[in-house]
Amino acid sequence: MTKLQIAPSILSADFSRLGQDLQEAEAAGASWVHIDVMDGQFVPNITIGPLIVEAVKRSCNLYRDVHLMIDRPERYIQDFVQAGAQNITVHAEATVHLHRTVHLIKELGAQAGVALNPGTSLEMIRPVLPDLDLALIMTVNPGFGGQKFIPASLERIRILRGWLDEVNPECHLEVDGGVNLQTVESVVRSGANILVAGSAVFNPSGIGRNFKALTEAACACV
Ligand SMILES: O=C(CO)[C@@H](O)[C@H](O)COP(=O)(O)O
Ligand SMILES: [Fe+2]
Repeated sequence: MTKLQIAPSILSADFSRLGQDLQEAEAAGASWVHIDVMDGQFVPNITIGPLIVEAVKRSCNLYRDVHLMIDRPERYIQDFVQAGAQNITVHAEATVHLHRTVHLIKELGAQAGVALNPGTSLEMIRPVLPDLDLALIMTVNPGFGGQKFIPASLERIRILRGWLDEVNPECHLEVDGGVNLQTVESVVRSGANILVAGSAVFNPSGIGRNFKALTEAACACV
């Protein structure tokens, strides 16, 4: 199995001290950071753009995993790669030419991911699985942090893990939304290896402490 990682999502971070928060996560052992880009079209919320990706790059050494929740993401991939995105994940629902978009990401030098909303058929991602570095199962409807994990996602993770084992075993299987100490075990047991966590990491209990507790809980069940 590919390496298990908690990827802190900066959506729940304090943007007035983003650099310090990320350094705290890194000191606690994090190696990924998840950056949520929303356009107010594909999802009902607007967040950040390439400038923040560039700021994250300057403030820490975390692997920059950029989740584009934007319509027609092909228009902005070059900007995000130039800003320092190392993985770019696009939504299958947001681009008509998914195969072309995946290959554009790779040609521009980043790793390529594809995400599926909870209501989207898994079949939509199947034709591009051999080309991917990461497949993302959304475990909430995208747009906001702090939502409740959708239990039906577990079966979807299991099925996708089975497909990946056949055609692309090195591909990461990421889950995003509602991952916390109560849900982490079930997503790992179902076959996910990159676990995005926003509100469960960036909260008053302390970033380092939260990160370590989630990592321990995740690793305890493999
Ligand atoms: O992409 C998204 C939300 O659309 C996520 O990456 C959130 O940031 C996850 O937040 P939590 O559910 O972990 O609080
Ligand atoms: Fe995300």
